[in-house]
Amino acid sequence: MKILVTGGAGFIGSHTVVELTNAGYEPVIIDNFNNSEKTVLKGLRRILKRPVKYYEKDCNDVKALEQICKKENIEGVIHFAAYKAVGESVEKPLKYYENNIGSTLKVLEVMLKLGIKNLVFSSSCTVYGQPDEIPVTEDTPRKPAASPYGNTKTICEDILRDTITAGNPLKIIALRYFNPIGAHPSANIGELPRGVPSNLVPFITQTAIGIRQKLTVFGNDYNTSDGTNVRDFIHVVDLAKAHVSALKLLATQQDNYYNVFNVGTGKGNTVLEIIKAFEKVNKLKLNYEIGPRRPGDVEKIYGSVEKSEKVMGWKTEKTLEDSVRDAWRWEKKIAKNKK
Ligand SMILES: O=c1ccn([C@@H]2O[C@H](COP(=O)(O)OP(=O)(O)O[C@H]3O[C@H](CO)[C@@H](O)[C@H](O)[C@H]3O)[C@@H](O)[C@H]2O)c(=O)[nH]1
Repeated sequence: MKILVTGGAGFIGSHTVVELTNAGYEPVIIDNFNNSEKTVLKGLRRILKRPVKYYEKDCNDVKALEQICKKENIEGVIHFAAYKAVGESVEKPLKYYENNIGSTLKVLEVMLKLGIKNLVFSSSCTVYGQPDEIPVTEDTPRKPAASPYGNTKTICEDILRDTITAGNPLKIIALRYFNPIGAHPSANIGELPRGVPSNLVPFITQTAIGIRQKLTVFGNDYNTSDGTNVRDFIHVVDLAKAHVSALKLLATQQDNYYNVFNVGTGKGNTVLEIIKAFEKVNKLKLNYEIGPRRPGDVEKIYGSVEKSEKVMGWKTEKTLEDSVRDAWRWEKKIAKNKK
């Protein structure tokens, strides 16, 4: 079964391409390389031992999307591609809306036109905002997110649900990702942030390798065990595998199906716990200091994965130790490749 993977050269997309191939699917990447690198294709080739099929196109280009789907006989789509501000001091809401909602509408349009039935959509735990109770389940009310990015995820979920409610012959799963970290254990692919990373783990690994002088922990006066934020950090390979489980579940469903699943570990860890695990597993000391809170940070969130386990038959296999070890291996590999 041929699967179009929009944003397949990105961090989560590339790991999903590997897991799809391992599970016997044929992924076809469409990526505009706005926030990804061509070197990812080399890494994928090393892991898969053959070239991966890709198109350098924007999935907001509806003509290209349609042509590729027709030419490749695409039977399912995993829609990762989304705009995220990189190195911009001011977020541009219209850019988010145009790109993220626009591309989702175009994917749906092409699927309906060509009779492609299966869609897995990348949503995010950001749709929960700061929940009143944790762990969050899929029924936890979504809160208006504090960012245009978060809002586009909420709106896209609604668009997908409405498309199904209207009776269209599609089968759709939205996956709400928690915080993906780590890298492929082969260290051939991983996260490639542009500029100064805003995510915790790439900032940790770049500090450990000497690209950044020190890590600032954004606040230690939160109402948590050690005062730092709590997140649900999931190994990117486990997260990638959830897409295979989602496609398998879709295959057992009748047309006109919509469901939403949390993709996390079911556990929360504080920022300091991540730092300590990183130091312990990789036997090094990290230069860090406590700084002020980062505006907009949610105090604590982690997800219940009961529904994902029961309905999708998906379960995490990796540990936090695996994640921080693989993240560090990858950072060392990037450094080696630069030399
Ligand atoms: O230099 C840093 C970077 C991060 N953090 C903390 O580390 C935690 C995780 O931060 P980060 O890696 O930036 O993830 P989140 O802010 O949780 O955002 C992630 O999770 C969101 C869903 O809630 C997604 O929408 C985003 O795309 C994704 O980056 C937070 O408590 C941060 O305050 C630091 O202390 N120092």
